[in-house]
Amino acid sequence: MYKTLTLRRPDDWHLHLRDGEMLQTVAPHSAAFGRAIIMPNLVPPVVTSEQARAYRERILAALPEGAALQPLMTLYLTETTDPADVVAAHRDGIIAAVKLYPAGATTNSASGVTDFDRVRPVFEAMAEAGVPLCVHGEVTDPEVDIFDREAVFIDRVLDPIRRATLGLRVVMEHITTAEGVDYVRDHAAGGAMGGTITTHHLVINRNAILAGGIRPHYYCLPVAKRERHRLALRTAATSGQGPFFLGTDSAPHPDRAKLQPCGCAGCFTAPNTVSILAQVFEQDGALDQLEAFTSLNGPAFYRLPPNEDRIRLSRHQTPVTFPQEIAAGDETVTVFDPGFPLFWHTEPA
Ligand SMILES: NC(=O)N[C@@H](CC(=O)O)C(=O)O
Ligand SMILES: [Zn+2]
Ligand SMILES: [Zn+2]
Repeated sequence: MYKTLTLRRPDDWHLHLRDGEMLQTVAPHSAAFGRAIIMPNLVPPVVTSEQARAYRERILAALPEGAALQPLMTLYLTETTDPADVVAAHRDGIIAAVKLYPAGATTNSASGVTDFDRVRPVFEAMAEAGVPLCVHGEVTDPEVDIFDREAVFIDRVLDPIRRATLGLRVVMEHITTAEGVDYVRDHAAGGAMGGTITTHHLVINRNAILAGGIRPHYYCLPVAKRERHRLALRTAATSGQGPFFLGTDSAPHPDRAKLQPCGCAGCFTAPNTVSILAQVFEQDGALDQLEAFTSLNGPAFYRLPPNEDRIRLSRHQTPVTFPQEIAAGDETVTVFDPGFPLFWHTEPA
C-alpha cells in the first residue's frame, strides 16, 4: 500500500474562476494546478481576444505569490464569432481553445449557439488551424429528458459536426454517461477527441441529488446519471487511457444562489479535488494511473509538454479535513462533500 505518492503537477482542463470578488476568493484554491483551461462563461461572456487577454490579467492578479497556475484562456463561441479572430488569437497564444455552449444548456449560456450551421465557418477555420473545440455536450430541446440530453447531443449534434468538419479536434467536456465514454474512446485516434471527467461525477450518481431529500450542492450540469454511468466514468478515468483527463468543472456559486426554489447548477471542488481523486483511485486499486489522468493525458491532447515539477501526496492515518464552506465577501460557497473520509493530503512543496 502506498504511503506517499509523487505526481507530475496536475492540470485542470475545465475550470470556472468567475470574476470580481468570487475570482479573488476561489483563484487561490486552484493555484497549485499547473495549467487550467479557463471557462469563458462570465457575464458578459469572453468573446473577443482582447477580453480574454484582460481576463487573464485579472486571474494572474488574483493568484497568490508563487502560484503555479498558468491560465489557458478560451473564447466563448457565438453565432457572430469571426473565424479570423479565433485563428489569430490562437496563433498569438492568447487562447488555447474555443468553447461551444448550446444556447440555454447551462449557466450563462444564453449567448451560445442555437443554429450550429451558422458557426460552421468557425469550425472549418479551427480544423485548419488546429484549434481545439471544447463542448458542453447537451441538447436543449425541452422534449428530451434531462438525463438523456448528453447521449442525444452526441447523435444529433456532435457526430454530425465532426463528420462535416474533418480534422476538427474536440474535447467533450464533463462527460457523464457510458455513451460519452464510448464516443470519446471510439473517436480518439490521432488526437481527434478527448473527454474531460470531473471529480464529482466519479463520486456521485443521481441518487445523491434526489434520494432522501433534495441536495442542491450535488446539482450540476450535465446532471449526474445512474450508477452504471458513474461506473463507466470510473473505469475510463482509472484506466489511464489517453483520451480521458481531468477537468474539474469546479463551478462556484454563492450558496444564496444555489439554495433557492430554482437553484443554479455547479459543484465547487477546487479545494479538495486532488485528495478526492487520490481516494477514488486508491479505492479502485489504480493509484498507478492517477498521474496519467491528472498530469499526462491532458497535455498530450493539448500538444503541450507535461509539467516538469512534482507534487507529493501522503496518506494520513486520520482523515484530512477541508472547510465545509468558504467566505466570498458577504456570501458563502459550499465545498463539495464527497461523502467519505479523505486520507490523502498534498504536502507543501
Ligand atoms: N457545470 C455546471 O453545473 N455549471 C457551470 C457551467 C458548465 O460547466 O456547464 C457553471 O458555470 O456554473
Ligand atoms: Zn458545461
Ligand atoms: Zn463547466
